[in-house]
Amino acid sequence: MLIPLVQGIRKFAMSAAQKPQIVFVLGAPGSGKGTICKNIVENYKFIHLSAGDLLREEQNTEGSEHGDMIKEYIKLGKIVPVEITCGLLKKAIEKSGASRFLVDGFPRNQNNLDGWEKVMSQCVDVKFVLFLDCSEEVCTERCLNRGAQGSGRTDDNLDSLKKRFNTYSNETMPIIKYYEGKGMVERVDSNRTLPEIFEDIKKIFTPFISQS
Ligand SMILES: Nc1ncnc2c1ncn2[C@@H]1O[C@H](COP(=O)(O)OP(=O)(O)O)[C@@H](O)[C@H]1O
Ligand SMILES: O=c1ccn([C@@H]2O[C@H](COP(=O)(O)OP(=O)(O)O)[C@@H](O)[C@H]2O)c(=O)[nH]1
Ligand SMILES: [Mg+2]
Repeated sequence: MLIPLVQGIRKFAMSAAQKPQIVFVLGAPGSGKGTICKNIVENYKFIHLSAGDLLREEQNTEGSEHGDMIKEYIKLGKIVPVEITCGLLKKAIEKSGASRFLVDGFPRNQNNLDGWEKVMSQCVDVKFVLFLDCSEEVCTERCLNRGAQGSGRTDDNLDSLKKRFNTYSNETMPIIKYYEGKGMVERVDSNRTLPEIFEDIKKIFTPFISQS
């Protein structure tokens, strides 16, 4: 009787250890989420999943039933219903089969958080939230520059940016606060230069990787 029990425990322990680890990366539009995720991926074994990129890809997929809706939401800086975004993230996580993911730009509101917890909480392990804290002035300038440099995005203009910042303050900040209350937020001042930010990133990710 003892052997099957030990085997059972071992099997359980293994499956818990094998759950993919998730780090959410949040911050205002232009705070540097995509840029910093790229840097992390170059230095640590993570897969970068940008919720915004996945939505833009879906929007451009011929025959997608959600394409028009996503287009409209992005231009207005509104948050797409979680069923769509979480579905895309889940598919990408499962397809990749990797063990660590940076989920960039999600969860952005309560609907995102509720939907994620309902579908994902059993099968992944959210480790912490990397919060890139950056002023609205700096972020606006960076997004306008990104637009001027040919990002091709429909939302890198002043009109959409105002709406995106509203959404960020009213809907995303409460999610960051929620995780802060759980002691799960690593805050980095991303107003600074990239080398300065990367120094802080190293201080967060090197111990995390060696402990996990
Ligand atoms: N620390 C930084 N200093 C200067 N420019 C930056 C910095 N971080 C990002 N950028 C630039 O600002 C723009 C927005 O960065 P991005 O990583 O796309 O932010 P987000 O994904 O948060 O919108 C990009 O053009 C990027 O090259
Ligand atoms: O989980 C998400 C992520 C993005 N978006 C939409 O996609 C836009 C662009 O998001 P992205 O993260 O690419 O912008 P960034 O903050 O990186 O500039 C947002 O304003 C939203 O309209 C969304 O609805 N849900
Ligand atoms: Mg981005």
